[in-house]
Amino acid sequence: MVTEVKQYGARFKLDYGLVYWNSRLEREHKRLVSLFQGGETICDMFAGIGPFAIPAAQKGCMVYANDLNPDSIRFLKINTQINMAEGDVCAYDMDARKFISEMMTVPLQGNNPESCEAEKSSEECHPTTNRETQSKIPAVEENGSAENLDFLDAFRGIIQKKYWKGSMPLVHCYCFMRSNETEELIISVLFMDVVQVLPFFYPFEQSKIDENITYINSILVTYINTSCIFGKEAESALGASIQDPILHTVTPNLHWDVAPNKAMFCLSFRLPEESCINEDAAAAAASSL
Ligand SMILES: C[S@@+](CC[C@H](N)C(=O)[O-])C[C@H]1O[C@@H](n2cnc3c(N)ncnc32)[C@H](O)[C@@H]1O
Repeated sequence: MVTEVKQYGARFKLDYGLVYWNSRLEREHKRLVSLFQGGETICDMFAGIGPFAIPAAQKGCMVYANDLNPDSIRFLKINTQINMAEGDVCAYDMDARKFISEMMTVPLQGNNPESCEAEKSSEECHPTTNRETQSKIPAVEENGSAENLDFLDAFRGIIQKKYWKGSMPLVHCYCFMRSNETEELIISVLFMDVVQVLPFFYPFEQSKIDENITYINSILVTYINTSCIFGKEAESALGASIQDPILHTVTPNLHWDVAPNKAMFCLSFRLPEESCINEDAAAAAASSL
């Protein structure tokens, strides 16, 4: 079960018994990474052993890569080493919701500089060490996934628009479509989730809070979930629109063997500006209570 595979020049060690790996996704890994520009910051919520994270780092991106499975992170670290991408991949081993929430915590907020400095040193990214959150997170299921969770709601409440500059980040979200579902349905469901969760992003490395500030450019949501299809209920809840979504077909037919009877898609969209909470408006609303 322990082996080494190659994808577009990078080497990946893995144990098939412990981690997720699908060689048939090579073309998709390559396609998505080709969209990234050197110097961008990429946040990979479900990184596995690094098929997006490592090539992105090799391309000059700063990558924050997370996976709940400690074995995935162990191999991710091995793979960053053998591909000489160590300095550009920060590995985290926690639930994706917690990961994105911690990453987006407003630096310095509510802390005095001294306590913040202390927190910073203990929370700083160490590519060779995990954050000590393992005991606080739900156990990963045997197959390395946790069914029936919709991770787009992880963006709920992590907001403060005044800290964000530049374009909103792109989200690349993978999903399956069964033969009785339509592209429009997937888009409407996912958009509803995004609109409802009021996503907001800021630089999450406290050490980068200066004029050279780094903002997240892309977030990968590669947890694959079929249960996010709620049909008309979802469409009726849609309260805002997302501009220019792209639904890329990863597997062109329903018999392709990534998953039987399901086609796989990558939905890419930029988080809408209006999904951010304007802090001043929020403060005004709070003071009027
Ligand atoms: C379909 S695999 C994709 C891995 C990688 N992106 C790839 O393309 O090979 C999904 C990954 O999500 C991880 N995962 C499952 N539930 C998670 C959670 N709640 N938080 C973080 N990672 C999770 C699994 O361990 C697995 O590695």
